Amino acid sequence: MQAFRAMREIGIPEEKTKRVLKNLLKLYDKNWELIEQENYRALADAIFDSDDSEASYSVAEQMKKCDDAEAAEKKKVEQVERMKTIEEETQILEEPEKPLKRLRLRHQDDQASTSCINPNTNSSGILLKIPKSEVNELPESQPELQSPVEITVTGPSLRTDPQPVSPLKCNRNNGEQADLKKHLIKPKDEPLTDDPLRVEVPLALIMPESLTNGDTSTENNLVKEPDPTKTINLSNRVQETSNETNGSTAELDIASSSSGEIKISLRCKSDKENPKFSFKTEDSVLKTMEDKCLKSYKFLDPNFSLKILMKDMCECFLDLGSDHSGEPPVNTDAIPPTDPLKTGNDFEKETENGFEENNHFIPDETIDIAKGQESVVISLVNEVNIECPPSFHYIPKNAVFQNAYVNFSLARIANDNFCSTCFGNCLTSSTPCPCALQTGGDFAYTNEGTIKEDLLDDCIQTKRDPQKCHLSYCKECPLEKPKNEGVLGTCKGHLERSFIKECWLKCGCNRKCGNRVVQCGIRYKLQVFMTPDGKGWGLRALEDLPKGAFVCEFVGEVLTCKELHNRVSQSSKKDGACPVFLDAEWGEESELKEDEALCLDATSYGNVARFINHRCFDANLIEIPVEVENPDRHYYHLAFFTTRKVKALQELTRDYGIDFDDDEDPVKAFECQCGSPFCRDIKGSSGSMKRKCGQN
Ligand SMILES: C[S@@+](CC[C@H](N)C(=O)[O-])C[C@H]1O[C@@H](n2cnc3c(N)ncnc32)[C@H](O)[C@@H]1O
Repeated sequence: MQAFRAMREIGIPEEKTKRVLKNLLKLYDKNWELIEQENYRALADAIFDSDDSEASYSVAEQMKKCDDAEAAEKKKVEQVERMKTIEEETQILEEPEKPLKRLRLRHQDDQASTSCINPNTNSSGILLKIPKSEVNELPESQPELQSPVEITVTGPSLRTDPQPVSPLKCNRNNGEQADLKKHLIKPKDEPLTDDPLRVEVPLALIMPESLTNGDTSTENNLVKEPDPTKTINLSNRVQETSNETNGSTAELDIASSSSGEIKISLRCKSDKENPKFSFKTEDSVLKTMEDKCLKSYKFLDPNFSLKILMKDMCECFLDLGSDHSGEPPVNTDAIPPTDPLKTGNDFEKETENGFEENNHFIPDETIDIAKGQESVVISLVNEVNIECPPSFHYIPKNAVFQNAYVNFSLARIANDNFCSTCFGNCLTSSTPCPCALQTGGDFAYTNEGTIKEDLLDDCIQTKRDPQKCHLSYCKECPLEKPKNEGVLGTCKGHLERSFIKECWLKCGCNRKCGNRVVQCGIRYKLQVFMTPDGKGWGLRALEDLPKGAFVCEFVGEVLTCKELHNRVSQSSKKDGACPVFLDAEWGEESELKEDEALCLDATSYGNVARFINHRCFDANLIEIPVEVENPDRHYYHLAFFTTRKVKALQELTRDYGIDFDDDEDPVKAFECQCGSPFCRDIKGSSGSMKRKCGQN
């Protein structure tokens, strides 16, 4: 009865109170104490909210049913109207019927304006209900977090608006209402692209130190003028509450690039030592948080998705950033390269010392430079500068440019060159099949899919000490012919290499046969990254690799040597993706036709191998010729295997075989920065270092 009386006093009719009270009792498990607190504040809140939530829910329900543009448009209009109402509510200071509601909204604004994100807004911009008593539960999900964990959501890049995206400005005193409105209104759909290679500028990076210096100035309702040279740092309510309760912090960072791409990251760290802490997948964290939202905060929509909410945050950011009326844009060029978790220098240390097993690096998997064409995502990061990745078409398999003679006809595969009677996995059969003949009657691969150690060591030996091993010389070398305008130069010799032969179409075994490795494609998670030592982009794996692991093959356009020569001489660019020559058998041929002397050029069409940098002599990758479809050996696959165990995040390198003293070397030479103690480039900086040290 007291409840009804209290509500009557603030003008709420009994009927409404009754209906809401019933639900509230259920919600609070009949805990009257909670309901009675602050003169039935929770009840009053719930009654005011019920009006809103009914309206919101019907919008949400309606949206679920409508998949046509008309309904979507209607939703936007409704949301705009609704936001107007909210804005009005926040502006009216004295409104007798809804005193408690107003109080609450003001409180929410306090939090939202610090972060520029209304934490009570769902993916559709609908207000979400958070019972007061449960707000402080939020940090409970974090106390075990020990080392920084980052969950990032990257927003769409703005293709239609080349203007730099201005930072999210959070100013309590100016434009607060307008900001709130923007946060709650779902912006128009931006044109999306899945082409990360067209990203003009990589993400601007985040200044973590200013996040931790406690400079959010929330106490006095003041926000410091942002430093225009820094990316915006926003600490949200999570940070405030978590700091109070358990000494852990959660930080929300938003960064933008001048191409309009944005990155929002949430980082959690705890002061508490917890040796048992283990990292869980991003999916499981999101799922747990969604469950928590549904249970604890009583979100209305069972399909609520935290990820969508975070994406909406990105859209809010874009929406604000596209509005150039207010703040001057942040100068992203002036932002020194920093990563929230690691700096370029840290990576250098890691690559030198190996990567600690518990130290997990979480890449931005939203960028897949392979565009889904490989069975793993190939991410791309730049923690060093604002250089964009080169523009090229990702192709997972070689493609003939024009004149190269590449013939995959089944009729060309002789009977003794495939295993028609095998089935299942050839590696398990007691007698090696014809496909193992090439490697001395023993298969090249182990059951784990790595190359056998003896074979690998042989290949490494051949590559590293070519003089001792057999070099073969062509009568008419395809590399010398175009160089000397038809006049034959002397062949410098081609390495005679061991081939691996894989089972293929005519074989009786199945797709999962252990003698099919290269043809199954990349299986380790790879990442293209900006090297910190001036070599441009490089490649690394995000997991430890065993010795002999297949990393990737060199994929590009198949050109004849003549075509390559014409291409290079017409190109103004000094260096492309460094072509590779399919020359393993050239010295064996009495007469090599022009369309049979082939090479692979990955400058315009290629795969991830185009990012592998050179290291003299002791590179951790070696290329091995692999016969899959074509028995004639003019065309074959060039597959990269690890020469030793490689730790996650260590740069993957190969020896291009460049003769740095030969100005006419077909692979355009550069000043070598490989850092190898065996560097052959005595002019390069690693060479001069060696000279100073009296080496070589
Ligand atoms: C196949 S690409 C490798 C990817 C390249 N770093 C990029 O950013 O696209 C070859 C080019 O990388 C650079 N590079 C590769 N290895 C290098 C090294 N050891 N020292 C200096 N530059 C290197 C040279 O510019 C070379 O022409």
